[in-house]
Amino acid sequence: MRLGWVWRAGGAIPGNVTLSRRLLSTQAQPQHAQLARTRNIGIIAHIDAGKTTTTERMLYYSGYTRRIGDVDEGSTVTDFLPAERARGITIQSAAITFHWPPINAQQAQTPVEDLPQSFDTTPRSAFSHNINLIDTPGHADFTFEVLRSLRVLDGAVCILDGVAGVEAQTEKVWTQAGHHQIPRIVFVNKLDRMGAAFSRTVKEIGVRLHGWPAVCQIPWWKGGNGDFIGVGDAVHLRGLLWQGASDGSQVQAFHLEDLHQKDPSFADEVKRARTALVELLSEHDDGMVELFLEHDEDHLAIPGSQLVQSLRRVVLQTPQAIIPVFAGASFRNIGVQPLLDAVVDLLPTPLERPDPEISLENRTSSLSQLLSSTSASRAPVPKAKNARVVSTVKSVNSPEVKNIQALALAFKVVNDARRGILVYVRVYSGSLDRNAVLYNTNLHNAERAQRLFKMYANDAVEVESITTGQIGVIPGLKHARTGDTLLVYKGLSVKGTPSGGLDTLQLKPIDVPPPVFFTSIEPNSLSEQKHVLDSLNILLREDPSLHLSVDEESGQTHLAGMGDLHLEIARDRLLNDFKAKARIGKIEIGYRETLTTSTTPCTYTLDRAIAGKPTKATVVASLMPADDVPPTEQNAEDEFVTKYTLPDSNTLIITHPLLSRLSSKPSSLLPPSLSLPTLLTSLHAGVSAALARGPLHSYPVFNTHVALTLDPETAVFPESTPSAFAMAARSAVQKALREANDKNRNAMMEPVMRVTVFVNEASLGSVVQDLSSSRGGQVLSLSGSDDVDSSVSNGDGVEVLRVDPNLTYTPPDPFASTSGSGSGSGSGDVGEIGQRQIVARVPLKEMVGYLNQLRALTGGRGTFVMSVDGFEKMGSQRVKEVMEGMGEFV
Ligand SMILES: Nc1nc2c(ncn2[C@@H]2O[C@H](COP(=O)(O)OP(=O)(O)OP(=O)(O)O)[C@@H](O)[C@H]2O)c(=O)[nH]1
Repeated sequence: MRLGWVWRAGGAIPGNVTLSRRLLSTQAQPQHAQLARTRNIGIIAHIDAGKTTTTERMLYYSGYTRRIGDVDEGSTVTDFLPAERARGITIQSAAITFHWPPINAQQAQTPVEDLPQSFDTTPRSAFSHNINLIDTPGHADFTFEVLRSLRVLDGAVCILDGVAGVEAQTEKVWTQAGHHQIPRIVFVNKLDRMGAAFSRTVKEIGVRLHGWPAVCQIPWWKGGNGDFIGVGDAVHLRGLLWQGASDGSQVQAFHLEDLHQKDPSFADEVKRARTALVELLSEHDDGMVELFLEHDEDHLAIPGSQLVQSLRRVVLQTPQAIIPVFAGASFRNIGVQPLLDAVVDLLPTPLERPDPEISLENRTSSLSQLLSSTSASRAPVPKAKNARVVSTVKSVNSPEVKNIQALALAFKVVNDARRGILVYVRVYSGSLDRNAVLYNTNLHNAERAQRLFKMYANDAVEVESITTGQIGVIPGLKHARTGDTLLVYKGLSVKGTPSGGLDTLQLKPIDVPPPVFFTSIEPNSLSEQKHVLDSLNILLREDPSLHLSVDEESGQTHLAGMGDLHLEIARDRLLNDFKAKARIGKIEIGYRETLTTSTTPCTYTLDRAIAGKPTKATVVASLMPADDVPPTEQNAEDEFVTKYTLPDSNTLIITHPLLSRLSSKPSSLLPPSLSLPTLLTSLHAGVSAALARGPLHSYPVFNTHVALTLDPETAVFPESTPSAFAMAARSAVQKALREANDKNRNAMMEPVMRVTVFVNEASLGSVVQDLSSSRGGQVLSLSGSDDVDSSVSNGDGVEVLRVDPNLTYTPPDPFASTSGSGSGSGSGDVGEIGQRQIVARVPLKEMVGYLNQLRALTGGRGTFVMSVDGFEKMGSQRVKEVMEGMGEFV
């Protein structure tokens, strides 16, 4: 029996915007029901695997766009920046919302109802779900953008190029998603391409992504040759054929009997895939063992819906040992609808995710622990595993925690050409309502959310509230940046501050890696300066991995970032999108300077008129290499000492005798215009400015400890102002840096990368030789095919699951030189799959242009990823070489 058409697509929601508005009046809907029907998912992959192409189809089939956008024509919804469209790559992750399965007009009018208790016969994908999808960039320079997005995701689809297989960046992002315990499924894309190798790719998934591939679909190649026409569904035992409509909207399903008549060998392969799937699930899910026994050990007799349940259970296990694999070719419109079903059926709801991590007054805890501390005064707090956590929870008084009305993370800021600045948020607790005052616990200021949106493809739909677990957009905020935590606190005014330490409450803070490339920016004229700086500040709000430093004395502005492409894009956006008129210098490597010796205390008194008013302030600064700080100073902590961790591994400690941090009363030792918090902020700003330019070659100062002393009796005057203290602190630190350099020349440091290279056996020797001899690298480890059974750690030394590709089921590939089928038959070239992996530390300068050299050494097959491992002191010969070669790289 032929099943007929199984998915309908396009035009499911005529006039969708109005209806969505109705659907999104969330307050009326039961929150649990809404969360159970929500998926916050990301699409992750190596560059060019087809993330944007797949997202376009998802939007089209769900009815939110009326034509399929094309990456190559630059007409996609998610790659909306001109720079993205021009280059055909994703730079910023975009977040969009749609429904799957599509909702119709009638459903849109009905409030969301609770889902059934059991999905034994009807899968979740039979009910419409709200999907918030984040399309992330694949290029390594934008890894930080991916990292940021991972924080707000509940699940992910990893897209692989079926010809290239598992690529280096995929592996990196996969591992990072694993660190965040994000359940993942894989879509093997581009199976229409010549040379597509599903079988090899599946084996690579096992070996390189460290999980057992659960092959849920196998590619259907017409007559077994390379003409890709559909997929075999091992879960529901059917063949799915895309034909009849060029937009892929019509999918025909064939039951096994029918499939036997149409393509007997393919039908047999689907049965083998089903057998392998049941066997694999039985090893990891007791429920599947029971089902298998219940169905007389007949692999084919177990209902598909029960397999879906079992797959869901294993996908949600931590760590995730089973990786469901789906097949398709998005560009040919094949495979996307069942992938969407898998998103709904297998990936978790926000209710099924671990409790979010928070930090409060520099200590970590979990959100639910914090919120439950409301009742702490009445009931004893459950014994936490971590003593620090207990003290955190205790330090927050119950009335303050009760005042938390909503907690959200701004995970993205976008400068939209039509709508201005849009801040994307995920709400972690409570309900963020229109007109709420949002206290920013990173910036310590508050602003009002005058409107709230949900983004449906190109449409922004206004909503009244964004509730727990949901993703939405706040337009018009003036300050919030990517990564900031926003708190709605009962009764707080725009000028107020939440009490009880809640002004320091932050959701899952993440470390911004140090920038390793920089460029200088010079406005064409003085009148352009403001626009250039304003535009740069928007870029910085969007992307905290960009760093800006402005030297007030020389007027030089430096923009630093993670990679040359990262800065190139920032430069393009500044000049083209923001129409800033500025000269931009070459992109150069960001070296650092560091102290080699401690200084004696340097006193600086600023005593001059600023803007016609006399000002005066004194600051005493002492500097030392951060590694030399005695433990007594590291541990010093009381109300008269304030410590800061600064970028570039620098630290700052301010001793302010007689001025207590804990006192809320104004001190009689300070002029009325000065309070201790403003004073501390000014000193912090002054020190940061001084450390941004070292005395040796004007590179930022690294790994340096600054100790300031501020005795109110000798350093504060009636004419003291915040800016006087900022300037005095900057000058005192600059003076100390110069003195240290005069006494014992400061050292230069260079960024050193941790490089992971994947090559085949034949090229191993030449690549190792090149890394260690020509590039001055240090090879840390070699691993690969020959130690599949012995190695249990990935390139980062983290324990991972070992998967033997010979024990993985794969169907035959049409292009494979050797083919086989059945569980354990091991088709594909295992030697190639178990590629060799080299991990090395190499100076960044030597990695510039490495891809071309690697390609030349490996016949185009080698790939690599790298990340900053740290900064290393350079010998005088190395400094000479580098300085001489300066300017070679643009
Ligand atoms: N033949 C074929 N080409 C595809 C398929 N999917 C995507 N492509 C092409 O592959 C190229 C990259 O596709 P994108 O969708 O931009 O890939 P991406 O993963 O979003 O890339 P980045 O955002 O730059 O990381 C484009 O030229 C697409 O047309 C497919 O299924 N088959």
